[in-house]
Amino acid sequence: MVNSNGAADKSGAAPDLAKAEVLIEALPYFQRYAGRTFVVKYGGHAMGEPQAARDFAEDIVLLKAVGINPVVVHGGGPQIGDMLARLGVESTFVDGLRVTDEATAKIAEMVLSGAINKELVGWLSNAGGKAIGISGKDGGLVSARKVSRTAKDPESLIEKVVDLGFVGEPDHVDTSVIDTAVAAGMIPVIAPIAAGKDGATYNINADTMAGAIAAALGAARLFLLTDVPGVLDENGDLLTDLTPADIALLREKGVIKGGMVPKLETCVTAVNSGCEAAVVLDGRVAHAMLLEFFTARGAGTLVHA
Ligand SMILES: Nc1ncnc2c1ncn2[C@@H]1O[C@H](COP(=O)(O)OP(=O)(O)O)[C@@H](O)[C@H]1O
Ligand SMILES: CC(=O)N[C@@H](CCC(=O)OP(=O)(O)O)C(=O)O
Repeated sequence: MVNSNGAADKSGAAPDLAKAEVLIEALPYFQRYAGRTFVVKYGGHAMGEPQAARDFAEDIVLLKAVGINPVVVHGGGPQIGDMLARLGVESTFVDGLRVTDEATAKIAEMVLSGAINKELVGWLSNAGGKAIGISGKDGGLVSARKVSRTAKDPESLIEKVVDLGFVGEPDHVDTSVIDTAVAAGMIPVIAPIAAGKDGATYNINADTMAGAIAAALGAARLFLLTDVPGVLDENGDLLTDLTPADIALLREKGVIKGGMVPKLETCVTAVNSGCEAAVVLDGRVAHAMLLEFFTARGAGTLVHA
């Protein structure tokens, strides 16, 4: 039998009502969020398998097809690490941030703005989307300021300022380049690199970049796709629901470490600046984002004010 959409069903099976029910379950969400912006951060750890990248691209293109405006911000920490290792350069991290000298900043830009950004644009095009790859430098999207951190000296236990080099954070976001791309039906794909007022290239943690862009766009949702099921407690169990106060407590107890630190800082900033909710999700799970958003069951860790 041939459908009116031109698809041929050769299975002879009875009509599958469950498929229609899934679409109807999603209808109120399509209606409520049409025209709103979702910022989706795709982490370097979630990118591993080509099938995961294909599923991710399909999810993004589906959001666009139902009238939601997805804006993708990507990471690539492990991929930068691989390139640095091939070039014999060592990396150290402070609170999940890569200490970045001038050479490392150049390599980070090459990997993020070059290789990964264009690969993602390719996956989105293959899924039928019209994607445009940019970094914070393009169209004056983000201007960066240098990040400074303090850490306890292990011997004296005195808090000292640590120089992270060319690690930046967004100082100012001008969304006009995103607005122009979205108005032209495109999906912006953003690499976390930006120039400072001093003209230098800054390496920005991708979660931080995504949070700043979500706040500037007044996004309805921020999704952070990573390689764990969500935020885990001290026993490794999933925490499904967190407020900024819960997060402060978990950080004090040392339950949140490494890459999860900037991720949750970002979630808190996003919900405190008007984003309805931020979600930390397992990007390795097929169609994780669609399952989280369009079904009543949810997945990952929801952060809300
Ligand atoms: N409480 C926690 N729950 C889950 N993951 C945690 C927690 N604390 C630290 N992590 C670490 O955070 C990592 C995710 O951050 P990161 O490695 O930067 O991923 P991405 O590349 O996706 O941004 C996890 O793989 C895990 O090792
Ligand atoms: C300053 C800083 O740490 N920048 C990150 C940028 C990439 C990133 O954040 O990638 P993930 O999201 O995959 O971790 C880095 O150099 O690894």
